[in-house]
Amino acid sequence: MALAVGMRVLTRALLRPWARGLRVAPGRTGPAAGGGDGMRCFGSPRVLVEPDPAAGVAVVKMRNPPVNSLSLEFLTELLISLEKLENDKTFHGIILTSDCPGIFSAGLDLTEMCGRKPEHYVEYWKAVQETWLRFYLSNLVVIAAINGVSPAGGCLLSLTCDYRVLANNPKYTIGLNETLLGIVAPFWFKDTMVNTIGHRATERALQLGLLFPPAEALRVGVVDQVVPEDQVQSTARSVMAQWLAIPDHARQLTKTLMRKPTADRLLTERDADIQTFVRFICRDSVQKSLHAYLEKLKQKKG
Ligand SMILES: CCCCCCCCCCCCC/C=C/C(=O)SCCNC(=O)CCNC(=O)[C@H](O)C(C)(C)COP(=O)(O)OP(=O)(O)OC[C@H]1O[C@@H](n2cnc3c(N)ncnc32)[C@H](O)[C@@H]1OP(=O)(O)O
Repeated sequence: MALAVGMRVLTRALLRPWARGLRVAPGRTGPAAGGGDGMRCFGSPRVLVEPDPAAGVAVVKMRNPPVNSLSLEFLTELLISLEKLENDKTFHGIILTSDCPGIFSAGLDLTEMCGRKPEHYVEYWKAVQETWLRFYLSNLVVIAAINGVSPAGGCLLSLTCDYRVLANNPKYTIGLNETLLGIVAPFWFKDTMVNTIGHRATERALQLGLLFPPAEALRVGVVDQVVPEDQVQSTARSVMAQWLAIPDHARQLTKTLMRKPTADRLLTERDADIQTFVRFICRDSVQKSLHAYLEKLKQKKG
């Protein structure tokens, strides 16, 4: 039932004019990540998929420069790639990583949440919910190879994965920093963090909007492993091999057992959550905070 609702939303998204116009990336012969039988890379303008059919693994590279902000179009492309891989029996695991140097993802696209009409906020929030649900409940093994900074929605995306490998670079901070922008992480962002690092650590991290540098991220448990930058992809591949060695049906059922209660809470409160988001984001004070934050980002350069 829940999945059927999800599929309907995704199908609606796929029917939108800009989604229909998505092209398959010009074929480069893969796999770029080693092994395999030369299946072609595919994807869309903002998502490059490098398949390694021999290993049953695909590397999904986010490439929405400059900062992989999670715009409506980008989220839709990510969902399309995920669905394509899930429907192809060749693949059992994906490695989610970034093609933008030094940035995993800057989180939700602030321009989608600023100065728009309420109808736009509804559409955007549905896509954010759908992305979280689909990645969080994916039957595939999903490993995040975090090769850059990963605030807020970027951190959330990595928290939907089964395992996180972070590059050891002090600039690559990770966390749910929403309060620093004058906004609030929704309950399902919070629940995902609680499921990863526990209640007390989440309470502190969320109230203070903490962005953890690698050593601290590892200590608190936001990530599972910190490795030298040039070993992130190879480590993700060896971890993937360990996870794929487990009988798939048993692993999948266990994942569902662990995650379904958290996902169900959003599934049953989905419409209310959209209304809460729209009411909150339309507040003058919130719009002012977001505009000021975006301005600060732009002025940083000058
Ligand atoms: C009772 C109330 C209950 C409430 C219930 C809750 C209701 C729901 C509330 C709403 C919840 C929303 C949840 C939000 C989640 C988010 O993810 S918000 C986004 C948070 N992200 C950030 O804070 C990161 C911001 N960006 C940066 O810190 C830096 O850009 C960077 C990622 C560290 C990269 O730095 P650098 O390489 O130096 O690049 P920049 O020059 O800073 O940026 C380049 C251009 O990109 C633009 N940009 C950056 N981030 C974003 C973004 N997230 N969205 C859109 N655009 C972004 C930046 O402005 C630059 O633009 P130009 O100047 O035009 O080039």
